[in-house]
Amino acid sequence: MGSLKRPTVLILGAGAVGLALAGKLGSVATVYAACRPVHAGAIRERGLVMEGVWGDGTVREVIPVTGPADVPPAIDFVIVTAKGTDTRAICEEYAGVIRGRPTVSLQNGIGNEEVIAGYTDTVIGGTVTTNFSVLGPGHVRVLSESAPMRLGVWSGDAGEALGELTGIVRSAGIPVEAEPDIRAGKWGKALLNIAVNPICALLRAPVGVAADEEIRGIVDGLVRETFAVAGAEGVRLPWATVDDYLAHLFRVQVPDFAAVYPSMYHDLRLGRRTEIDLLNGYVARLGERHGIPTPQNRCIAALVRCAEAHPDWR
Ligand SMILES: NC(=O)c1ccc[n+]([C@@H]2O[C@H](COP(=O)([O-])OP(=O)(O)OC[C@H]3O[C@@H](n4cnc5c(N)ncnc54)[C@H](O)[C@@H]3O)[C@@H](O)[C@H]2O)c1
Ligand SMILES: CC(C)(CO)[C@@H](O)C(=O)[O-]
Repeated sequence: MGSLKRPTVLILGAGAVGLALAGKLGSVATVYAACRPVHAGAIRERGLVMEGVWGDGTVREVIPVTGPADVPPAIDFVIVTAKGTDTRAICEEYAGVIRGRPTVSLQNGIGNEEVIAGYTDTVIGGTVTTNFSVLGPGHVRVLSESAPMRLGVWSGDAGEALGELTGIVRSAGIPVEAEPDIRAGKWGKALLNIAVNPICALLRAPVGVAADEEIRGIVDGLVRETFAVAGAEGVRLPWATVDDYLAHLFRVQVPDFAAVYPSMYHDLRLGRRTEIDLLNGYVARLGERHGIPTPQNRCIAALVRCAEAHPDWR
């Protein structure tokens, strides 16, 4: 990619995160957003409507696509923002576009990069610690930016692509940092989702519920188990001790997100499969492999799976 050429980005699975990202990157890049027809129709008709901390207004630069046939050959970067439950399916659908291209996962949970690596050699892992929600067709809201986006080389010769992409994201006005150990970065972000997403989804409560006296003990247990499992996996989490992370969670993250609902809340409410098996369910499975007890993660994952299976009980 020449430095003077306007970069071209394809976002795969554009909902809350992907549409907001498309809207923001549209000022510095040509952006194609692979989304559902309901969003594509609204965006073609009147543009993408954005509100919140990434700006208010209507963005007309985003080009919606609803299948690989709509994607032009000149794509510089692919960014996957589908739910982890859809990663394989969307990679299959767009396999011809992904092949040979630097492809980024900006998803929560553990395991998405491994799936994407089956489709291209050059994978970049990413985290985004901000709240996004879909308010209607082609209409998104962004709240509570708690940390910069983090991007790091997952596999392949992605160093140059990482530098270019970080520059593009920064020039669009999104705080971003290069992450030297993106595996640790992904686990570090997953701690927040493991701690709050299932509880908020089950209780239909915003993130602030984690500070409740009764709930705090559960959150504490979920995080301690996850730290033990991450340690057994050889992951060097960004916090030296579990108490350091719990202090950050309760002093920074829970207050930052106190009023917002996490993505799993929306999934359960809308009757969609949740990412529980890339989060608490994943920790429980790994715990079993390492002989580490994970009763709290096992329990909460079972509750979420039960709520997924029984529409009347959620
Ligand atoms: N919402 C948040 O605040 C937030 C914040 C940080 C990270 N995340 C993570 O980012 C990822 C995306 O979350 P989200 O909240 O944007 O989810 P979302 O459900 O709002 O968006 C994903 C979109 O991808 C679409 N999609 C799936 N397969 C598709 C296909 N084959 N073709 C076209 N569209 C397809 C879905 O229909 C959906 O609209 C998840 O891993 C989530 O955990 C979310
Ligand atoms: C940061 C977060 C918990 C809040 O939206 C997000 O990761 C989510 O919704 O999953």
